[in-house]
Amino acid sequence: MTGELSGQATTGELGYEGALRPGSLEEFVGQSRVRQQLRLLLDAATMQQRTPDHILLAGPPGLGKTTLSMIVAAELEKPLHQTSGPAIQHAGDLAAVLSALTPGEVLFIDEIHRMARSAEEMLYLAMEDFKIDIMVGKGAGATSIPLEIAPFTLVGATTRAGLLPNPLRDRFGFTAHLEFYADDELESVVTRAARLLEFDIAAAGVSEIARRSRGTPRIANRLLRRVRDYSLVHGVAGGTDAVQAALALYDVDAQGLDRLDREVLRAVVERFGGGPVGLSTLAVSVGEEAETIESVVEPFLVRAGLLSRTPRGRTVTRMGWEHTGIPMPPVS
Ligand SMILES: Nc1ncnc2c1ncn2[C@@H]1O[C@H](COP(=O)(O)OP(=O)(O)OP(=O)(O)O)[C@@H](O)[C@H]1O
Repeated sequence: MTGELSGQATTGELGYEGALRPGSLEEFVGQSRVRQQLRLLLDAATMQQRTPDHILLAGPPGLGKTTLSMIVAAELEKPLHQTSGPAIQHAGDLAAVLSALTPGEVLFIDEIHRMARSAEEMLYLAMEDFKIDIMVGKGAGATSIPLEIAPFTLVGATTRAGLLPNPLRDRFGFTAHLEFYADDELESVVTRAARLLEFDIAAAGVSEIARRSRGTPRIANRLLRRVRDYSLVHGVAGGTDAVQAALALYDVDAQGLDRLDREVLRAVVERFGGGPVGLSTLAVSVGEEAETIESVVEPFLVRAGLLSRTPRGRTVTRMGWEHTGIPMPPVS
């Protein structure tokens, strides 16, 4: 997604994100069920002085998967090694990471569904027996040398749990499904971030940002920073006026839809009569990656009741038509 206000991280913002990340399960807002589940898993492991089971975090971008992996390491008082599926192109890349782990270390693999197949197989053995097989030589003379590695906890994150092969999914002792945040939870995220940024914002401004954040803390924090910029540059207070003006400038509408969300809705309505239309056709027509549409745009539009997914493709709902302002043709 190209939009500055999308759920995806951009490198330039990571410094800010780091500063706003909650450092413990208690500070982490919302997702109360996941927090309780994680608390139990970590406490039991600590009581038995063993590494906890491997953890899979599934859900759309920006809901706190990276943050939770950091919290897991902090709670266990162990170091965290971070990598991502696309960085693991060969089994050798993974072998290098696994063989350098220290006892009890937490290994975070973001976008784990994008890891190379050959590495996945190495990971199965590592997760189960804390061993890897290193292949030496090629062809008929190739042999595999078993290597013990330190016990570790894998925290995998994915926006597409359905894409993980079953043998990999089955090796996680716990899968946390992160849900979009409710408005009141996002209000807590924004209030906390405003305090850390030392930005004085009125309660009405906080609610307005929360309502327009697509249920996503990363977006809430990003909108807050744009509103803070606006209020600083224009010398106005952080109230609803500043929120409305700043978000209009960045193309975020009253329901929190950004440019790409609106383009997707309009494309289905204008070019495909409201649908159904297949994912790849839709992606081509708006010039975006199918994966971005599927993992970033769609979950939000479906949750907002503007789009529905049917076996035959994506269809814009009545509310979705209303949002585009184009009259819905009568159903024949
Ligand atoms: N529950 C939460 N409470 C407070 N802040 C949160 C929470 N979840 C996320 N955040 C904030 O949102 C930002 C994004 O979170 P994070 O990077 O963990 O998301 P993510 O799900 O890992 O996304 P991605 O998978 O795209 O990396 C962080 O800066 C963090 O401060």
